[in-house]
Amino acid sequence: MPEETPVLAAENVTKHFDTGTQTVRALENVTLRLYRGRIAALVGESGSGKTTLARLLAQFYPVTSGEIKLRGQTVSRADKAFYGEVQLVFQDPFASLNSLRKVEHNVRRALKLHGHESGDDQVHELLGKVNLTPAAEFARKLPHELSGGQRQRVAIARALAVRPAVLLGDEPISMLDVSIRLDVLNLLARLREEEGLALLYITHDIASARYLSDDIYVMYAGQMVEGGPAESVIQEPKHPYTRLLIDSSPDPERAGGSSAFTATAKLGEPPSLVDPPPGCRFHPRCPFAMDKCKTDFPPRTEFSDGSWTNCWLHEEA
Ligand SMILES: Nc1ncnc2c1ncn2[C@@H]1O[C@H](COP(=O)(O)OP(=O)(O)OP(=O)(O)O)[C@@H](O)[C@H]1O
Repeated sequence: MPEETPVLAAENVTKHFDTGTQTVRALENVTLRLYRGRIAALVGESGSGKTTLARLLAQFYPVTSGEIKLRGQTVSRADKAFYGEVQLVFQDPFASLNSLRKVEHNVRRALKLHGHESGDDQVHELLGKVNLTPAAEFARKLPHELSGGQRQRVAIARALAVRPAVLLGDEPISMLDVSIRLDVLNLLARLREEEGLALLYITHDIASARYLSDDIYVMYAGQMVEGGPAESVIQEPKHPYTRLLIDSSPDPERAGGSSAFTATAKLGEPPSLVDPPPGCRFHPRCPFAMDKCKTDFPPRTEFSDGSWTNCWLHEEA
């Protein structure tokens, strides 16, 4: 990952939710950095804390400890200027659109709110950027008159209207038809190039993370366990959980048959975050678990291919 200052970063962030009767330990000391013109994928099973991390990055709620930094400066609260830089794209495009108003109204409102020119030309240009053409025709439609993929494109156009530096995509294709998922991923890849956006792509599908991203972060039960350049992480996973994710993924390119998980490569149940396993939270499911895995979270080990892991198997001598 580059030396430059990240556009947006979570530095050593912990998030505990107090529900009144119990504490949910959703994230522990997690670091993730987003750079201009790069796509980082955040992968992990349901409940691993991906959405929580995205919401912290977007300042939806405060961190328990640690810091969110925008261009190196700690942010403690979201204001209009922050949302002028950081935009979220949700799984369900309806979540960010006013379904009673036409596409053009939805896009224009975002332009206006952030003080940008908001004429038909600007609206149509944005729709063109997300391949909704003829733009004038799409502009006059209501969200429910569009397909899921077209709706997600409108949500992306709306986010772009703000001219953000960062786009946080929380499972942006998982509700879409399989046949059009690739189109939306390709659109995100193009926006990274053309707009120099820093992009976070959240997914439980490691194959799509490989397809789209420059960097991959792997999270398990609220702990970041591995990260690095996408090809290093996929070709040579260092953490047993990453290996499990890869083995469980229906990726036709992958040659199977090599790991300790192959016979029973299935994901199983993630642990409770109210009373999580001590040490490395993956240890109850890890075929290589040692005594110290049950008591201490491992330090970070870095590799020459640019990747790193927190795993006692790789503890530096
Ligand atoms: N507001 C909240 N109050 C209490 N617990 C919460 C809250 N938000 C999230 N959690 C808990 O934090 C944990 C992580 O949830 P999160 O939604 O971040 O996971 P995820 O990896 O995004 O999963 P999914 O893929 O299912 O969205 C879960 O155990 C969840 O129940």
